[in-house]
Amino acid sequence: MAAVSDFGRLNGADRIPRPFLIGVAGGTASGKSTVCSKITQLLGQSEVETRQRQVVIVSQDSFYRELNAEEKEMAAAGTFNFDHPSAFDLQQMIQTMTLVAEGKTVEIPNYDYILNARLPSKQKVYPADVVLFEGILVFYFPELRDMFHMKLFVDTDPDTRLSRRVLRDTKERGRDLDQILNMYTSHVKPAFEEFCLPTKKYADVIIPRGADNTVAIDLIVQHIQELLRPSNRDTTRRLRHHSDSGSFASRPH
Ligand SMILES: Nc1ncnc2c1ncn2[C@@H]1O[C@H](COP(=O)(O)OP(=O)(O)O)[C@@H](O)[C@H]1O
Ligand SMILES: Nc1ccn([C@@H]2O[C@H](COP(=O)(O)O)[C@@H](O)[C@H]2O)c(=O)n1
Repeated sequence: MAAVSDFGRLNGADRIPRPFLIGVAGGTASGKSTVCSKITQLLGQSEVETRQRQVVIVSQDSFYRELNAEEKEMAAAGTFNFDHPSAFDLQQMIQTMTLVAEGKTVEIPNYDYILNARLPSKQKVYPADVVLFEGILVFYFPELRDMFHMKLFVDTDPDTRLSRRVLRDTKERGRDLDQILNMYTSHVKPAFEEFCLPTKKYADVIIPRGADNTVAIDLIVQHIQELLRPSNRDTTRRLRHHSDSGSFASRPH
C-alpha cells in the first residue's frame, strides 16, 4: 500500500485554491463508497477532523430529488425508479458541485433510504484539496462529467453487486428480499445497462473488483500524491486547466 508521503503538508497558505475533483462511478454496490474511503484512508485523512480534511467524499445520493405524493407511494411499494437520471435534482447537483469546484463551503442534503427522502438536517462540506464525488450516474450528465479532473469507474461483477446489495439493503435500508429483487429486475438492472454502463467509456481508470483491487487503488493514491506534491503544483494547475482536452491519468485501451 502507498505510504502517506508529504500529502500532509498541504495546508494553510500552501492549500490549492480549487480542489482536484475526482468522479467515481459504477453500478450499485460495486464498492464506490468503499473505494473512496480506502483512498481517503491511504492519503492519511480518515483520522483528520472534518473541517481540516484535505480529502472529502460527496455522494450523488445526497441529490436525490424530493418526491410528490404519488411517487412517495411508489417508493414505499418499491416501484419508483431511483436508477433513472430523472430521480436526481440535476440543477442542485450542478450548482453545489460548481461551488465545491470553486473551493467554497457548501451544505448538502442528508438522504434517508428508509424514508426515501431528505432529512431536515444538512451536512457541511468544507473546502478541500481533493473531492471525490461518487454515484451511479456521476458521468451521465455532461455538465457534471466535464467538471472532473480524474474519472474512475468501479467495475464489479453483477452477481457480486446483487448479493452485496441484498445484504446491505436488508441490513441498512429497511428492505425485504422480495422488494429488493423486484426493484433490481424491473429498474436497477435495466437502468444500469442503459444509463450507467455506457458511461464507463469516459473513465480514465477502470477498477476491476472494486476495493479488492489494492494494486489499482495504490496506483491511484500515488498519482494523487504526485499531483498534489508542492513541487508539482504548477504542473497540476496547468493540467487541471486543460483537463477538457485530455486526461493526465492513464486511459484504458
Ligand atoms: N471488496 C469488498 N468485499 C466485501 N464487501 C464489500 C466490498 N466492497 C464493498 N463491500 C460491501 O458491499 C456493500 C456495497 O459497497 P459500497 O462501497 O457501499 O458500494 P457502492 O457505494 O458502490 O454502492 C457494502 O455493504 C460494503 O461493505
Ligand atoms: N430511496 C432510494 C434511493 C436510491 N436507492 C438505490 O440506491 C442505489 C444507488 O446507491 P448505491 O450506493 O447503491 O450506489 C440505486 O441503485 C437505487 O436503486 C434506493 O434503493 N432507495
